[in-house]
Amino acid sequence: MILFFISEPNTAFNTHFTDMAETCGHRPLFATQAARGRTAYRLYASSMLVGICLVLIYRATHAPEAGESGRWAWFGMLAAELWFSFYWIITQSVRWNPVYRTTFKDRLSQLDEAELPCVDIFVCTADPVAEPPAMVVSTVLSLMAYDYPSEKLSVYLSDDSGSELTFYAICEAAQFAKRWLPFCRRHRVEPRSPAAYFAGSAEASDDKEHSDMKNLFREMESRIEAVSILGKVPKEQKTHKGFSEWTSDMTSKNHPPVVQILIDSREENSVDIDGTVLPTLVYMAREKRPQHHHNFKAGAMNALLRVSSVISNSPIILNVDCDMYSNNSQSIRDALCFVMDEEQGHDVAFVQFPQGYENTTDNDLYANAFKAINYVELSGLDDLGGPLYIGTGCFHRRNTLCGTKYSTEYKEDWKRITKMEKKESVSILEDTAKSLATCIYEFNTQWGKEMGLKYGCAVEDVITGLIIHCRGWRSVYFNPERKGFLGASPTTLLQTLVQHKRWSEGNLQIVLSKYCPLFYGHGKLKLGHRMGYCIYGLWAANSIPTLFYLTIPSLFLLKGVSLFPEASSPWFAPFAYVAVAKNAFSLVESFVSGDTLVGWWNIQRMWMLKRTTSYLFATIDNMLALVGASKAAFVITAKVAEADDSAKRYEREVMEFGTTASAGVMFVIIGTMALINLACLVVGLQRAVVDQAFGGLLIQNAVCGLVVALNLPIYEAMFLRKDKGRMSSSTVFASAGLSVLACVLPVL
Ligand SMILES: O=c1ccn([C@@H]2O[C@H](COP(=O)(O)OP(=O)(O)O[C@H]3O[C@H](CO)[C@@H](O)[C@H](O)[C@H]3O)[C@@H](O)[C@H]2O)c(=O)[nH]1
Ligand SMILES: [Mn+2]
Repeated sequence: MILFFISEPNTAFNTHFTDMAETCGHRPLFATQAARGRTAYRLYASSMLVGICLVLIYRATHAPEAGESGRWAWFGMLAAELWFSFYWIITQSVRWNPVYRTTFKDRLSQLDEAELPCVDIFVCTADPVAEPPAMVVSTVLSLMAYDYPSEKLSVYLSDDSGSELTFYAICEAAQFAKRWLPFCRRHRVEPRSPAAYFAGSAEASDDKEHSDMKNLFREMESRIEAVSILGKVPKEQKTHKGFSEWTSDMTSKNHPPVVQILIDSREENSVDIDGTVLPTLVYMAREKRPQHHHNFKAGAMNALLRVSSVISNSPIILNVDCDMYSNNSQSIRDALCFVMDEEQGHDVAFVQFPQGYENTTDNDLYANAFKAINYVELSGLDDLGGPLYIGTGCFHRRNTLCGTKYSTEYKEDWKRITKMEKKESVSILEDTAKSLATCIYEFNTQWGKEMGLKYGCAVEDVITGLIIHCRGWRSVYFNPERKGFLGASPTTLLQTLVQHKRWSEGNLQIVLSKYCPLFYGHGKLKLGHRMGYCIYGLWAANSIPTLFYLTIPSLFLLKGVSLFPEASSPWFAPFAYVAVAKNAFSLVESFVSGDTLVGWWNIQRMWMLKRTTSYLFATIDNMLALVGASKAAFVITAKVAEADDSAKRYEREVMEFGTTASAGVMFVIIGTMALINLACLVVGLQRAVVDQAFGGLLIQNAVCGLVVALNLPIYEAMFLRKDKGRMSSSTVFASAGLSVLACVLPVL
């Protein structure tokens, strides 16, 4: 069964499409191809639907009588199965018709280069410890080095920590760019992040220019790291006038706005060593005051929108997180192919690239690579109205980000800003820009409401994208062979669980708000598109049914009470079919998306762990927020490995449970679930052998056995491992106590 393979170029569909367009005198800048194997897929989905209906019919008609044991559990199972069925149906939307895009950049190049629009690039950083300045600098350099006319590029770094360490690093980057950009051009370097490039090209270093460049980079890196370790910039290194903005009473949470234009491409001396113009480079730290809420990344992005409007005001904005460098110097041209296409580009608000990671292990230990989501789900959304805005690697039209509604008359004048005009002097520009980055600027304005990124949601990106879609725009998903952006994914279990808590919490918050895609999108978005949004919106809601399904049937094994049909019953078939077919399909989907078998198994384990911890807490926090008892927070994902040997364990794909106090409750839940199922499996199997009755509890034993199999690394971490990443003994004790309680209680 081959599903979702991209159809070969020049399929009937594509040829037809291209011919038609070309005879009308229009040469499209991109093509769209539908996935193959859709008929097979739809047959599978229909058979699943029949199976699911039979399962539900069985549940509804075979409940134990009042007074019989297991009656309440039976209804609980019915509720859980109803939920899973509903959720499964929702997930079909994005699998119905995935589409894949290709761009014709050569056609774009045939346009007069002078007519290409200016592009602003926004990079966000928030904490020089969690996000080391040396990493930020490589990201910034990779973006400055795009294969695009430099005089049309402006890179803005928003530093929410207002740290002079980051400012120092960016000053270094401004100098280094003078050598790095010509080097990239001459040698067609890929990727253009110096850190990534030199990490991957050690063998080529007999070339003198290459090794000189590498040395220069390493020297710069060590200067930045030395300053970071020192925690302040030594006086003699404060050569840039901008350092005068930092006064002794400045803290990351309390400081005036800082805007420094480090390179102004309009100035004559803004050239690299080859005499080619350098891109504009701006550092911004918006004002922070303890009494004013700063709205996290959304607040930073909105300040960037305003600050950039007086400096470059480019019609296209690329947004990247500081931990995601550009891995493909052609991405700007790719993105422009979509928005500038004369016939199909007018309603494209944003072009989203997938989030790729350079640090995932071979078998994707913590399931952070999201290969199936990237390859199948986002491609499926693409056909329904467009992918979500996922915060990084996304090209926007400035106007749509600022709130413009789509109308058929809307036409972007790409030639409006193709060159940055020489306006005021740098210092006047900086002063104007500062006044736009103050705390009070947004008072009584529509910023954060109707303008810019939306405030008040932990996933400001997703809700902003949703609102843009509801204003009539569509988005495009582009997943080229050479990944557009690569970043760092979490490298410990706790980091992963915390990141997923934020994501699932934010997405559920949208569903529970007036922006619920199903209702808010009614009449504005296709039903499939609304369902697609709900896949992520309802991630968290899976927690309770999953917890129920993974504990109750197992606990009933202890009592020998069956909650499923016997193996000899005809009703056994739909249960077996649904379970096997669902997993077989997900395995195929994973393979096609590039996962390994072990990788797929790891994904299943992580789904279980996330659903019982991150998603559970996300659900609880949302409930608390509804009654006003909890407030959204943004816990930044750490990008540096901890000092001990946890990085080595990560590379060896050994799960990390290290003794972090904040992990307490999450890890206790994980431990408890694992132990309950282990105990139940032992009793369940013993009963099956002693009573010679395999059939009656077969499914229950199988479910329990699977949970135990998924949990093997957990038992290892609890009882066998000796390294620092094992589960702490207090967590093991707590889990043991709770699981004994859970096993004994039902007997009482
Ligand atoms: O107060 C803040 C907090 C965060 N950030 C930046 O936001 C970005 C994302 O933060 P990170 O901790 O790396 O979160 P991730 O979970 O990796 O980010 C994903 O999820 C976020 C929403 O939860 C989106 O904002 C991101 O773009 C998306 O990549 C980083 O560049 C931060 O520097 C700020 O600028 N200000
Ligand atoms: Mn990140």
